[in-house]
Amino acid sequence: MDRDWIATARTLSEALPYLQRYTGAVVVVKFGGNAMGDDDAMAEFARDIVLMKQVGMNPVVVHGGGPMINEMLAKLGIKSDWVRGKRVTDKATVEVVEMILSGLVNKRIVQAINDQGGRAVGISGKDDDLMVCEADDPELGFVGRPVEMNVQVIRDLYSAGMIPVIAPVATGVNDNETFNVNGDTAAGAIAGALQADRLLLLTDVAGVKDKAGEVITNMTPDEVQGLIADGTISGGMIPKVETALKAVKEGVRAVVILDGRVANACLLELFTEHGAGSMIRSTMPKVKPRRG
Ligand SMILES: Nc1ncnc2c1ncn2[C@@H]1O[C@H](COP(=O)(O)OP(=O)(O)O)[C@@H](O)[C@H]1O
Ligand SMILES: CC(=O)N[C@@H](CCC(=O)OP(=O)(O)O)C(=O)O
Repeated sequence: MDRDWIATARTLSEALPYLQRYTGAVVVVKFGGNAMGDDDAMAEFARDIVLMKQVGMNPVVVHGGGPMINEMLAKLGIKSDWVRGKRVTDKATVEVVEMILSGLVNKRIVQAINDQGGRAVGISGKDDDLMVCEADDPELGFVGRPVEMNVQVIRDLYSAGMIPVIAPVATGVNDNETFNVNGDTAAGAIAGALQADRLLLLTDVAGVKDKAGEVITNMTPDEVQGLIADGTISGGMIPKVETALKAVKEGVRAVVILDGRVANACLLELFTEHGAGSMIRSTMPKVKPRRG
């Protein structure tokens, strides 16, 4: 490991209460295409996930891969349009999305985790009808909105010592449909259905920033709504915080938006008093530490 994660927690005594608190905790980690980086960064992410499993948590990885889909579409000469942060997905595009997400990207993450000594199993929203979708909006084509979640397959995998790695491709309510699901949306729906203890959304910024550009470390849903309304939160951050709000409402204890390119990002968030990124939860603890 490039950096000793225990050192990032300063002392083992700082990390220990967190280790105990998180035993058995279900932690859904959304690994976005922009957070993936090179092979070294992928190996580092995989080490964090394996360590989480080794200390008794149940990590569940949901991944994206937008930049990798863009690359393949460009090679094939297929143009993509975006509406409100989602890819307009026609029949040809959904086939490429499934090939890239369920194939290339999913297996790259599975291999990286297994190389670090974990037991990753890669599936998509289609496996065991994990995520069943309806069309999100006729304007978007084959973009899915999850309407039925069957998360027992995830529980079965983590209870048997494995680490589920999930591609956001889903089955439709009608036969023979394939839907492209935004990675954040899929991670939120899975975390909600699992009643997860944490949903970590790894992205390419340090967190949600205020007007002065400072990361806001803690937010309630009302505060997030205010930041959307006054334009502080915009662009790709809007679907991310909307996912967070929905997940919290569905019973996820806390959602954290953080920079996945930072070394040991997940461990810093889970095992240090200061945490990392921006946490959204319905009620904030009144006393320090802020994470709990
Ligand atoms: N208030 C804000 N704080 C942080 N980032 C913001 C904010 N408002 C808009 N953004 C933008 O949102 C982007 C993150 O969304 P996106 O690029 O879709 O992430 P990802 O590809 O990881 O899913 C940031 O890079 C930033 O440009
Ligand atoms: C509907 C929709 O937009 N789907 C995304 C799925 C991948 C994704 O979400 O990837 P990132 O997390 O890397 O952005 C897409 O087609 O790019």
